[in-house]
Amino acid sequence: MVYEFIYRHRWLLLLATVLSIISAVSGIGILSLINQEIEMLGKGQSDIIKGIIIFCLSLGALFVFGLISQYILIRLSATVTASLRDKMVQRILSTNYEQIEKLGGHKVYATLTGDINAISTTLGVLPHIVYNLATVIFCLSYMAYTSWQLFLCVFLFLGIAVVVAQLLMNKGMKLFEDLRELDDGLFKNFKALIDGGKELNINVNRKHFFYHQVVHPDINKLRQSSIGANIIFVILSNWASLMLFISLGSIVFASQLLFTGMTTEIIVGFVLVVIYMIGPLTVLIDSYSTIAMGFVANKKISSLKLSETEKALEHQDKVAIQASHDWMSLKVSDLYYEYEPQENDQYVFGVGPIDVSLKRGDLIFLIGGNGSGKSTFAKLLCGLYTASSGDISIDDVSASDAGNRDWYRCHFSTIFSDFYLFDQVLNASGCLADDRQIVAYLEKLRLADKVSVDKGILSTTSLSHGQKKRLALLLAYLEDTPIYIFDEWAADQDPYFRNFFYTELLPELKAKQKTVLVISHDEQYFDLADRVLKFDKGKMIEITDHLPEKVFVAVSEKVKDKFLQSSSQDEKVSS
Ligand SMILES: Nc1ncnc2c1ncn2[C@@H]1O[C@H](COP(=O)(O)OP(=O)(O)OP(=O)(O)O)[C@@H](O)[C@H]1O
Repeated sequence: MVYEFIYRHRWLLLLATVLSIISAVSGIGILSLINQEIEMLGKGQSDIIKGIIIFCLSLGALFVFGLISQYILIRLSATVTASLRDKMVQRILSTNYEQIEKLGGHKVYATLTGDINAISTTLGVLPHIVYNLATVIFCLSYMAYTSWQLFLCVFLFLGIAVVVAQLLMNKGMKLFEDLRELDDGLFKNFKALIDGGKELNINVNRKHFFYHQVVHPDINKLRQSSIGANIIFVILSNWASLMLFISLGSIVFASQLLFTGMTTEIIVGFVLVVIYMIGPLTVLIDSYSTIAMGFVANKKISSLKLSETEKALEHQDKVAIQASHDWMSLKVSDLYYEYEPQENDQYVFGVGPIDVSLKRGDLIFLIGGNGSGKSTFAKLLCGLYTASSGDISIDDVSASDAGNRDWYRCHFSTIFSDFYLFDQVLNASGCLADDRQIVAYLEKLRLADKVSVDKGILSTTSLSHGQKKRLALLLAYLEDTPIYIFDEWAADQDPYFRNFFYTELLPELKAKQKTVLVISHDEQYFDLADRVLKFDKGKMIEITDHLPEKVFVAVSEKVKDKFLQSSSQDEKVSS
């Protein structure tokens, strides 16, 4: 990613570098002019007018070119940071949910905040590096031109300095990588600090344990690693200064011991150049830690295995993908999925192999004990997870084909138990929904006194969990997709809304020829389903015809009539 940005902004980077070199040369020019003027002053040969003109021009160049160069760099740094953030958001949006789930939110947060800043800081120091590197190369060339014997002498010490510095840098880089890993752990703790606020506040023992045994040791470990990593760069900086002074000494002593015929002018010139090089070399060495952090950040971003393309968003810019509303069959063939084994845990849970064919307009209940694989299957079915083997297709169009995936997924609206509630209500075309329609549903879901709407945006989502779920239902309803998946939606509803969900909403969706998959433990409603699929240890069996004796169904007669009516209409349609 870093190389791509350097390449994309190469001309601006080059321009900023050239301008800062001109500005720096103007500064050196001013110093040299003042030096000359002082010299001339003693001899009484000073051309004051010429001196003032050159002084003003150099001053102007120093100020204007320096300012323009800094302006370009500030703009570039802000642009690069913005485009890095933008690109990261697009990459995250284009990455499979499964991969983001595997990574964990804390790692993604750490990248969005820390790594992007590290990369943009690195890019910000690049022009200074180029400028100072050019100065060092210029100084070395000048030394080689003046006396190759003394140059070899200096070069020998500089060479040793560079080799040792490289070893230190490698060590420093490794320590920065370790530091970055610890950062991920710290972000995980920060997330727990906020997400687990209730549990930590209610239980003072947990609060103490969390602070003393979890967060504090991690912060300390980070502190120690940070000292270790930064000390390497301090050693590096001091080592470089030491070698420069050894070079200076070598010039003075080698010229007396080995090159006795050498003039004082050459020796003094060499010493001056080495002293002049101290500044640029210090900048180069000091910027190495910034570069190291940029590289570590870039490596970290690559290791997240985020999508490289922003394909999903390209579509959004054009026309909203339209689902097929008159599909006839959704076929699941030999589908198998296995979670990746976790660290320190050899147990691997798998779902399948599953073969099932679903029809449009079916109301299907997915049942089974906790951890039997219902939600995993639901995530596979709607395309959030990619199957390890097997296939899913709608009317023989395979969802496994990468080109069909977005199209396939847009057939589904889902409410999983860990749903997120957006405050923008979208319609089937992906635009903000009509306020009148939203208000009608708000009233139906008895939320109109809590939530209002303005141009498709809900006034609030700060509601009770059950109310939030009702609002999520409203959002799903207005998306008007052909297939709905509700994962234990009714689990935390009051009896009225639980009944409303099973006996009014589901039959209403069925009447609209929607296919609805309901993950449920509410046995009393199982006989409303067209099909009941039972999960046990990842295997699925159909038990529609083997349901236990009729259980009590709290369905009002009016609603039941309505439901039966819609069922008979469906039968007519299908016949
Ligand atoms: N993110 C995950 N990473 C690894 N394994 C997971 C993950 N989510 C679920 N599992 C494994 O899959 C099993 C089935 O989980 P799943 O959520 O599908 O169960 P479920 O039938 O929906 O249960 P419940 O009724 O409790 O919601 C779990 O027991 C666990 O072993």
